[in-house]
Amino acid sequence: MVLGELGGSISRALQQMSNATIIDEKVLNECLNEITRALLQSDVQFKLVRDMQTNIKNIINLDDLAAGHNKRRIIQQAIFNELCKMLDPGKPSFTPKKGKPSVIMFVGLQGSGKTTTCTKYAYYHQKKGWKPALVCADTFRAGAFDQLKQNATKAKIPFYGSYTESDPVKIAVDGVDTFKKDNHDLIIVDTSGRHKQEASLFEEMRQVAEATNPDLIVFVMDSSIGQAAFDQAQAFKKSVAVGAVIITKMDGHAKGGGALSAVAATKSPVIFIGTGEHMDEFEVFDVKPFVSRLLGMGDLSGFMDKIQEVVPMDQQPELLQKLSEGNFTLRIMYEQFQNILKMGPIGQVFSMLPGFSSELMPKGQEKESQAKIKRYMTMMDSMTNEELDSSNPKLMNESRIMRIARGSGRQLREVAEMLEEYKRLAKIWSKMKGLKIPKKGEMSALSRNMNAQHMGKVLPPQMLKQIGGMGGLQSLMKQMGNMGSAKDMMGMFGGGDK
Ligand SMILES: Nc1nc2c(ncn2[C@@H]2O[C@H](COP(=O)(O)OP(=O)(O)OP(=O)(O)O)[C@@H](O)[C@H]2O)c(=O)[nH]1
Repeated sequence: MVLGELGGSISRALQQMSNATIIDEKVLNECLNEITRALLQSDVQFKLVRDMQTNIKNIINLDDLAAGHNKRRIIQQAIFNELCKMLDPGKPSFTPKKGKPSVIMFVGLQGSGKTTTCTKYAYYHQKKGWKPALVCADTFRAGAFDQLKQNATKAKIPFYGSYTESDPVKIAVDGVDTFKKDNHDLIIVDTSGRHKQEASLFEEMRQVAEATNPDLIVFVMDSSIGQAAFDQAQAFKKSVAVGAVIITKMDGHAKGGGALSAVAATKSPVIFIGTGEHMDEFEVFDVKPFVSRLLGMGDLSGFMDKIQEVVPMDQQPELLQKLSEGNFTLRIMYEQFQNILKMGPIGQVFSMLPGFSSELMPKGQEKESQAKIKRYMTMMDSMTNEELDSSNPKLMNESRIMRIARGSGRQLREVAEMLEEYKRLAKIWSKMKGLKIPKKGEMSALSRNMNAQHMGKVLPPQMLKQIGGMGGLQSLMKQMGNMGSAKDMMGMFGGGDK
């Protein structure tokens, strides 16, 4: 069962339970059985699921829940807590520090996505101002070095490897030494993967670990491996000191349950997930937002981050304010559509909200989705200000719909479809009501950071270097804090934001 379906099944089980007039032992058991089935189908290990069920039953004492208590919420919260507990081993992984050399070794089975993930990890940190470097200690698979070289070159990340040396330990040690001398602060060692858990693979891995003494060993696991996840992760943990997990291929037909199992087996947190083949399809993994999404509760923290990334900065405070008021008007929808068309990746933003992207922008149908959005916008162009600014769906009566259809040269049913879409989105956005928005001062500090990040991307590299890199740019902008907007500053630097 893929992740989205798992979330759907769990939400449905909870919904069915709350539809029952009285929530008694039998109803609760049915609900838990349904959730158990869904988790098992998502490849969460049997023992973990059973333990979770027992824990929840121990926590929830239905007799103690006086009438008037929202039982569904209490049960949902208990499930949420248990799933978070499964994914949170209780201690964070080693966190490398910028400017201080750290060696990170990647291990995993062949084809798990290790080499790709090494580059993604390096690229992610490089964008944040680190000086990463890649070492290819995979001498087993012909072509592994070429693959790493190609990825690294594309991302402009220094790499080390050899076509002639056959001893992975020697390559790893030489590579790490070279990059330490060159003051790289993140030295990433890619190791060999094999078809299955062979003794020789583990022995080689142990030797590389012993010789390079990594600060962190990351276990890379393909999310689609199914029930084997637990045993596989445990086998790696037994051989080397795995300290963190990265789950790959969470796009497509990912079975998210493996992630839960891998954490339990390695007692290490998932730190990132891979969501595609491209370099930037890589996300920091946070337990609570992940579980929220799984339970269909929406991921507010992730949503806020994405808003900051994607929505133009000058529109952020206003958008957040509107969100917190719970008023989703057609004009907001129009403005967000404009952002979608301008910025592209908004599908990611909206996927933070349950049910949003899959319906409006199904994966793989981006072109069709864009055309649909453009069509919706043409129809909205024929609306009056009153219509655009109202959040009352009843305002849109038949004669207004007919007028909009005529004005935009579209069919009545198309206008109706657009309004349905609006209603659906409005319902989801209404969940944002009461959202805590950053205070004014906090927002401008946030904006300064955003400005620096944004400007870091658009400034010519030479100029950025002269200012002292991202750090220098940030402090410069802090000093200039009150001078004006990003646009004014761009003007000063001779650049422009269109
Ligand atoms: N869809 C998707 N594909 C991925 C992801 N990560 C890696 N891949 C693909 O998975 C395949 C295997 O990835 P590699 O990086 O070569 O795997 P590896 O574990 O290094 O393999 P060995 O070096 O043989 O051990 C490649 O086609 C990658 O593009 C991901 O997050 N999503």
